Parts: sequence; structure tokens; C-alpha cells
Amino acid sequence: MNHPAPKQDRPTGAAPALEAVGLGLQYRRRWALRDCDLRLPSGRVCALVGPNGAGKSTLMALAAGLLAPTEGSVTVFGSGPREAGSLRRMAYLRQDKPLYPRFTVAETLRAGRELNPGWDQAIAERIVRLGDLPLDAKVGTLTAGQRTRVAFALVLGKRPDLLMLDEPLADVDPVARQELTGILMAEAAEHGTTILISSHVLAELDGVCDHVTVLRNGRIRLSSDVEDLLDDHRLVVGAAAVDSDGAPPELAHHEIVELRRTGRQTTALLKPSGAIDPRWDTSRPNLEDILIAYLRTPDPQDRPAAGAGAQTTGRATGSTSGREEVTAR
Ligand SMILES: Nc1ncnc2c1ncn2[C@@H]1O[C@H](COP(=O)(O)OP(=O)(O)OP(=O)(O)O)[C@@H](O)[C@H]1O
Repeated sequence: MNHPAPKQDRPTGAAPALEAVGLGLQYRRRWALRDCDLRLPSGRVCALVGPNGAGKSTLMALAAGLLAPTEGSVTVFGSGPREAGSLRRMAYLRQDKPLYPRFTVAETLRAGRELNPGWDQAIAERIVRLGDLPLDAKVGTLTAGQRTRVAFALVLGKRPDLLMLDEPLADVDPVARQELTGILMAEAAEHGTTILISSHVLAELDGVCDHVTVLRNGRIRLSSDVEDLLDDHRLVVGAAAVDSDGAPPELAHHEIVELRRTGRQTTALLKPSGAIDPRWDTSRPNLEDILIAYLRTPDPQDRPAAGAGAQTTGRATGSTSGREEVTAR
């Protein structure tokens, strides 16, 4: 679906909606998030993408003040996430969408109204009504998708300036998905709400978000405006021979994000520097093409130095036909 992406940055000098500096969180000996630098200006719709266990929920929980950082800092509109002003201005919809099962839908909305000074009953009721949810139904009797709708009504009813949604639509049917995404985007455009949304459904992010951050193994792999990403990358397809390192010499002067071989065909996602050899069929990738390539390949800094061991990107050696060989550069 295509919605105009809101781009209403606050006046210069205003604190970003969310800022992380060297942010990290360690569980026992394992880092769930490390060296995270992120600046999300207000009014943006930012997708947070990454494989399972990449650290997306950890980042949101830190920004919501539910976890304390092991190192670094995170602020919301310039203040610590646990400060009263920040708590008032943000809403966080956790993946498990905690609600009181014994409350009815109406009682849940009433609690939202009583707890939140800026409560917008109209939008909350609209979301519930569109799902045909009986107001007197107990939340515990609702399906997972219906509970998601109630949780959506609560976070949008709060009218936050920063809305963080952790895989919010995973259990919602496709029609409701489109409808709730539409409401979300309309609300963001109308009120300048900053949205941070994590999702595994990459195709649905195109046309919805204007900024994207990719996390991999607890580190930021990529964080960029969508328009810049689309302008800066090219997909090339050719039949050129591949040298022993996997990089065709004609492409060697470009930054190769990912190189894939299927039989005699080589496909690469590039950040070109200069003209691309005309023997290669060149096209503009869509957002999903770009995100998949970054998700599949580790950051060059995280890869072992040449000769220090095999590349770590699932590269299948000796593949010449049928099988696909993937090489990160
Ligand atoms: N309470 C916990 N105790 C120990 N380790 C944890 C805990 N919560 C998360 N982790 C670990 O931290 C890492 C990041 O987890 P996180 O939930 O942030 O990932 P995610 O990107 O949200 O994953 P998913 O897409 O599966 O929801 C994972 O390795 C996870 O196993």
C-alpha cells in the first residue's frame, strides 16, 4: 500500500524523538545490543528490521525505559525514558501485547482514558468499532488478532508523540492489516507522530516508512532514509565470469553489498561509484531487495579478514549450477 510518508521534522534545534548513543545491553555474558547509535528525528516513520534475536525488542524496551542500558544512553525528546515527561509522550506496544484479560473492551478503553491525560476516545472507539468488537466482551475471550486491535486502540488513544510498535500486526488478518496500517499512517501524517515499527514483512514497509534501520547480531547494520537507500543502490545482473574471490573484475571498483550466483548468472546489489559496465543489466532495486541483501550479509567490519577463515554469509563453495552461491563483500 502507498501512503505519503510524513516528513515533518520539528524546528531545527528540537531534540530528536529518539536518540541512542553507544547504547548496549548485556544479558549475562551475551550482548543483546551493542554500540547502537541511532537518531530518529520527530515526525518520521522508521522501520526496524532484523532477523530473530537481532535486538529489535531490546532496543525498543530500552527506549521505553523498561530495561536499563549496560552501556551508553538513550533519550526520548531529549529526556531519559523513565522521566514523567517522556512516559507521557511515548507509547510502546510490546510484542506480547499485555492487556488485562478480565477487563471488557469498554473497561480497557476507560482505563486508557483515566490513565492518559491526552486521551482521544474517538480514535480508540473507531479502531474497536471497525473490528466489530463487542464493547462488553472480556479481553480474555478475544482472539489474538482482536486483542491486537484493542492494544492498537490503547496506544493510538494515548496520542503519543513517539509510538513504538514491536511487530504489531503479526497475528492480524490481511484486510485488518491494511486497515490498521492505513489508520496508523493517517494518524502519523495528521499529528506528526514519530513511529518506530519493527516488522519481518518487508514488502509491507515499502511506501509506509521513510527511514529504515537494520539490526543484525545486536548491531546496527544500516540506518538510512528510504529515498537515499533507493537512490544509492543498483541491482545488476550479468553472466560475467567470477574470479576466485567471487567478485567480477568489472564490478570491483563499486561497493558490493551482496553477490549471488545461480548457474551462469551473477546478480549483485551495488553501491555504485561511477558508471556501471554496460554489459551488466542494471535496475533500481526496491526496498525489499535492499533490505534482504543487508539482512543476509554481515557488516564488512564483522567479517574475518581475508585468509583468516571462511566468509560467514552462507556462501556455498564450488556451486556452478542450480544451487545459489552468496557472497558478501
Ligand atoms: N530476558 C532475556 N534473557 C537473556 N537473553 C535475552 C533475554 N531477552 C532477549 N534475550 C536475547 O537477546 C537477544 C536479542 O533479543 P531481542 O528479543 O531483542 O531480539 P528481536 O530482534 O526482537 O527478535 P525477534 O525478531 O525474534 O522478536 C537474543 O539473543 C535473545 O535471545
